[in-house]
Amino acid sequence: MKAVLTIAGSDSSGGAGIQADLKTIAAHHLFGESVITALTAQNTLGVTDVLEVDPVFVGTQIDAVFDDIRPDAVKIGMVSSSAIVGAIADGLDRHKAANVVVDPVMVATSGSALIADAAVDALVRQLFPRATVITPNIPEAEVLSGRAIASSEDVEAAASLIADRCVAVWENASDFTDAAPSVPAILIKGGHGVDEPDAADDYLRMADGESVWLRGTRIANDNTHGTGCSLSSAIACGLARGFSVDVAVRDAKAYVAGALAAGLNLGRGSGPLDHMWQYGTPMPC
Ligand SMILES: Nc1ncnc2c1ncn2[C@@H]1O[C@H](COP(=O)(O)OP(=O)(O)O)[C@@H](O)[C@H]1O
Ligand SMILES: Cc1ncc(COP(=O)(O)O)c(N)n1
Repeated sequence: MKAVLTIAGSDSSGGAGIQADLKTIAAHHLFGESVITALTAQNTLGVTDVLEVDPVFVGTQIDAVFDDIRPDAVKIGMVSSSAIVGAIADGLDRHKAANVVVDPVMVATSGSALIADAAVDALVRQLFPRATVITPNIPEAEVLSGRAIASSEDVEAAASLIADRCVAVWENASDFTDAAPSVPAILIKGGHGVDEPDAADDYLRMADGESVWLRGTRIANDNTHGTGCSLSSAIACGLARGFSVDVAVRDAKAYVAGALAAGLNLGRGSGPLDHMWQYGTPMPC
């Protein structure tokens, strides 16, 4: 069985973060492993508190995982500080990790900030060059590109600007001693609607600059807590199975659409997905 590692924050309510990732990986019948970067006291209404894990201990967890059940793909989610970004980058290099998906988590669906401003720059400098795919949503793509997004043309321009920023990082970098890092594939998630309210279209810019719109129909379900976490984990599952980026992303999008369409409705805020939707209806009460 292939193994997939998630490096992310814990969501006590079970809908996002580490918990969503492990459920997604299990739903793909792959073996899930976890390195926890932070604990959040969180539910569908918001995040009440965050307790960061010591960066050194993040590195120790990475070593424990890679030294035994080596993951075939890695998904990186909530990374709240520059020091933890650095610990993860070092860990990935130490173990020559491949198939890395970075979800640049900045704000929870509920609106709570999950990353320090200074850590965004560290994410771009240290994790993007080590990634196969990055998966910003629209607000995250606006921060990363420095450009407001109000249309599909803006999405396409933002993807190019993010790619340019990655190239600039590489040209100025002194900390890459191994193989030259490349620009990752960039998936900008349009789940919150760009210029077509009934669509859930995502834009994929491949590492070679080729791009494609992945069309989706907007599912009428406001319970979207953890959609981004589940999508990036599902992409990592596809990469672990040896799929191309294009196929892994398309499969992952279909998985999340099914989990939304299942219509789970838990909690008083934006609730979680039904990760096990492919396995039939929930057990009767
Ligand atoms: N209502 C929806 N209907 C169909 N797909 C959706 C819907 N909301 C989000 N998605 C899809 O879920 C994935 C995650 O997107 P998004 O919710 O924007 O991420 P995030 O949780 O990071 O904000 C994307 O593939 C997006 O197209
Ligand atoms: C620990 C943790 N990680 C990530 C998210 C973002 O999830 P989403 O944007 O899908 O609500 C979250 N709410 N909590």
